[in-house]
Amino acid sequence: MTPPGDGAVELGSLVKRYGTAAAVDGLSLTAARGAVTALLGPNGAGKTTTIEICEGFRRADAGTVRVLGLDPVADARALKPRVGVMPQSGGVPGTARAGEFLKLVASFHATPLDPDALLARLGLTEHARTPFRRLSGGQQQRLSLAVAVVGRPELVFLDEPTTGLDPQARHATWELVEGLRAAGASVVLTTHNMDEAERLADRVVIVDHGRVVAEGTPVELTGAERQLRFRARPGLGLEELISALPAGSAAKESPAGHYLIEADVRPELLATVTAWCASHGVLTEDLRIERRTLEDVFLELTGRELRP
Ligand SMILES: Nc1ncnc2c1ncn2[C@@H]1O[C@H](COP(=O)(O)OP(=O)(O)OP(=O)(O)O)[C@@H](O)[C@H]1O
Repeated sequence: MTPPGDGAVELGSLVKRYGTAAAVDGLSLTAARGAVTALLGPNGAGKTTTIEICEGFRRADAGTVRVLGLDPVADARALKPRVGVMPQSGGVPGTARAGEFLKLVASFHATPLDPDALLARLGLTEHARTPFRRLSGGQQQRLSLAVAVVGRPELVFLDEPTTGLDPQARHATWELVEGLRAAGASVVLTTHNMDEAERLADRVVIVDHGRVVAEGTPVELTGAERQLRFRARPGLGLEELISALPAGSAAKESPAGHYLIEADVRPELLATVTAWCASHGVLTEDLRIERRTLEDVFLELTGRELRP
């Protein structure tokens, strides 16, 4: 737990209304220093609004906001050199050439990263002389990321940094974020990619309807329970299999030929299932023990209905 007053970002009962609708509706969270915090939530949940309040681009209607212990609006000048921002779209003037703009931003900082090395790391060397508006969507995003981190910020806000990126650029982005954390920076990011959150985040905060609905480490959220899955010929007699398993176990076939056993998965359980299959002449394929994924938890908490 981060002691009160010591988080990279501390939000208390934050409210932001657009007209009568509350985009952020009493949201409280702490993003620890030196950690990666991922904000997850369905479309329209209030993630970007929250991040933009932290960045000082929007003012909250109520609640408290502390960023590196300061007020993002009143202390904007003091925060600017310490905080890196990658907005959801752009943030770079359309006519600015990629390399020149990155060097310009680097020149505003006391100990920047080497802009050429950063361009190379993000696969942008060939595009150094290209104006921002002529870059592809993914290239623009990579440049925005470079701009956010070139000043070696203490805290970086990344709003959907990998949406629309190809797998190579996604991995390069993940490595960059891991490098930031290794260097002691704090990172707050939003994402719709649950694998990304599981891989990168020390702490995940799930937001819905402008409020926090769950938070914890990825392992805390997905829980310790495991389940057993296998494929085999359709129509196995599950009643009989269940009767061979410890009380409280459940088994289902869905779709045909795909079996899921929800039970306390211990070595003896695995032995019982495989022995039962062997005694019935059943060859199991793809037998695996798995934990609930973050996506399972996310859908349980926020539902399966599409958001308007
Ligand atoms: N400038 C604005 N004026 C009016 N309503 C807005 C404005 N910006 C956002 N909203 C509304 O506030 C709510 C929260 O939007 P926000 O962009 O913060 O969500 P989000 O969680 O970032 O969503 P997404 O995952 O789609 O990016 C939405 O209902 C949105 O329509």
